[in-house]
Amino acid sequence: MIESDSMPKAVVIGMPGAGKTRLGRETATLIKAPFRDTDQCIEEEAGQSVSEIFDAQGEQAFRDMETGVILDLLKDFSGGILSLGGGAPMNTEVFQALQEYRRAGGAVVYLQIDPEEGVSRAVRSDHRPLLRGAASERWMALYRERRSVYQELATITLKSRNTTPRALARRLADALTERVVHVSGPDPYDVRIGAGVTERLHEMLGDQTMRVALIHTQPVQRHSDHARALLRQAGYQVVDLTIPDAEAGKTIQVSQGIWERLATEGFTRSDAVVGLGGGAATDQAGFIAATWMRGIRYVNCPTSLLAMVDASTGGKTGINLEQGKNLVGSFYTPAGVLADLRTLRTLPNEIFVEGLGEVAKSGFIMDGGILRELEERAESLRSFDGQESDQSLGTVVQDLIERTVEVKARHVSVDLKESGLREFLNYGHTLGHAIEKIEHFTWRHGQAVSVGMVFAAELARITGHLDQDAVDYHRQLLSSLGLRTWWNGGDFDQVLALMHRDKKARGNKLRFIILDGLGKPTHLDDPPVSALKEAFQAIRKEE
Ligand SMILES: NC(=O)c1ccc[n+]([C@@H]2O[C@H](COP(=O)([O-])OP(=O)(O)OC[C@H]3O[C@@H](n4cnc5c(N)ncnc54)[C@H](O)[C@@H]3O)[C@@H](O)[C@H]2O)c1
Ligand SMILES: O=C(O)C(=O)C[C@@H](O)[C@H](O)[C@H](O)COP(=O)(O)O
Repeated sequence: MIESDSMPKAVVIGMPGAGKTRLGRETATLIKAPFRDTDQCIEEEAGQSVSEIFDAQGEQAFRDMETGVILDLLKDFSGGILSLGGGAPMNTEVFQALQEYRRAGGAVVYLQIDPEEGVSRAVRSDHRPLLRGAASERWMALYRERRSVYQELATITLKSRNTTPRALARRLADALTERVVHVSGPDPYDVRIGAGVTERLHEMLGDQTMRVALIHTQPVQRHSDHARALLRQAGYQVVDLTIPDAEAGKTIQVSQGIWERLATEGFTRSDAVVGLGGGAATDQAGFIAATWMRGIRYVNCPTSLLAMVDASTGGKTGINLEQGKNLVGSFYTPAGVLADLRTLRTLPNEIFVEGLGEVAKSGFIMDGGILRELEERAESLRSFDGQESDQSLGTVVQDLIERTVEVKARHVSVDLKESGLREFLNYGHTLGHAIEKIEHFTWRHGQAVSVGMVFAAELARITGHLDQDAVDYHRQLLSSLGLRTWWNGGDFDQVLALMHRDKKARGNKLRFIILDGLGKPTHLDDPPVSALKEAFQAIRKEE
């Protein structure tokens, strides 16, 4: 039986001369995995070259050896990259084993070569026993016989045309390190997290779409240019919409401008929206998609850490009013989310750090593993500048994004419209949103939520739910990440009035999310004003 723990990470198949060995070896180097080529394994084992085995024992003997080697390696080559001989998948036993490998989650990579190129390489090569004699005719005959089998088995197809082996290996390495979080519920979708995942836009938008509104802000122009090029290549008509940056983009005036443009451009129900940027841009893009003709398809391409871990997923779309944050909007799920880690290369450090606020939130409410990872890597995370100088840090960031999205997915999958469980994702937000408003959005969302979580922890202590150690832990962890833990702005009455506009409030009663312990969120309904005042005092710092 093939088991995911011990099987290879990828198996490369394709015609002789396609470059499978080179692709496999270079990819393995990039992702630091072991590499095996089955022809070489057989040669080592037999002490003869493949041609010598063919000559001395015949093709069938070679195929038997090959099958044995492949079946063994599919069961026991943990995390490796395996390159197969071109004819191997034609063997029924190997074919079935590859199907089983796929079912266990394995990646079968079909390296596709243009027939003209394949033939010309075949003519030049003199070591392939099956191509002896009329090499070009033999190659074409094998190609016709095998290509549908390769296609049927492939989970990833790479075309070698117009590219270099190095670039192909990079693409494969990216595809193999991609993570996917599935969000279930009435309209299920995937969140794909990895370098280069923007290339999957076409896959997510589908072929029914003709026009795409690409909504983005100016600081992410470089990434929206890339997305626009990919969309055009895929044949979509792209309407490029640059909206004001950050919270200035989350207004009804901006929505109105976009609606009018969509009308002018003739957007129909089968057209789509792509939201690319930080959480403010994806919130506005989702809102447009939710409201245009009462709802069209949209895909989010988050480019800030906060948008990747939180804003782009879960379908809370909306805009702000002068009176408060996110007061108008709708629950409307995207068709998919593409969190392209390459976009983090341009993300300013302070915006990366604010995103850690929502990562920590997910740790506090559900996943202790996130908290441990944050503790261990706090120093390097707080100075993360998106560069790839420290590869292990890149993997930590990808892990943290995946885990945080998993926490989000667990909540929104069962409670899309926030009737109970989903409210836990709002930990720290009741005060956080009030701070953002009072500070005229000069405070970043994640920083405001960070103070909001300290406030909620103090409130939990005052009402007998948390001990002092847990409150101290909040302050210590958040400040080690470069997040704020105190706030001296506003006054209590102003804050209280704004907290009454929180969406968890019912009538005159406030509702908070607090912890009964780490990973144990609960609701606190209508706490006494004296407790709120005491918690408010606890987040003030003497200057
Ligand atoms: N819908 C939800 O569930 C949800 C969840 C959390 C937060 N939010 C909302 O998300 C917003 C906060 O998101 P945010 O922190 O991303 O803020 P933001 O959208 O204001 O982005 C922060 C800044 O970073 C820039 N930026 C983003 N990616 C960049 C990149 N790769 N390179 C260079 N610059 C980049 C943006 O243009 C902006 O200037 C708030 O409006 C918040 O209410 C929504
Ligand atoms: O997805 C949710 O639900 C959340 O509460 C996630 C929050 O981190 C996010 O900031 C959300 O936008 C807050 O929504 P709101 O309903 O409090 O405006």
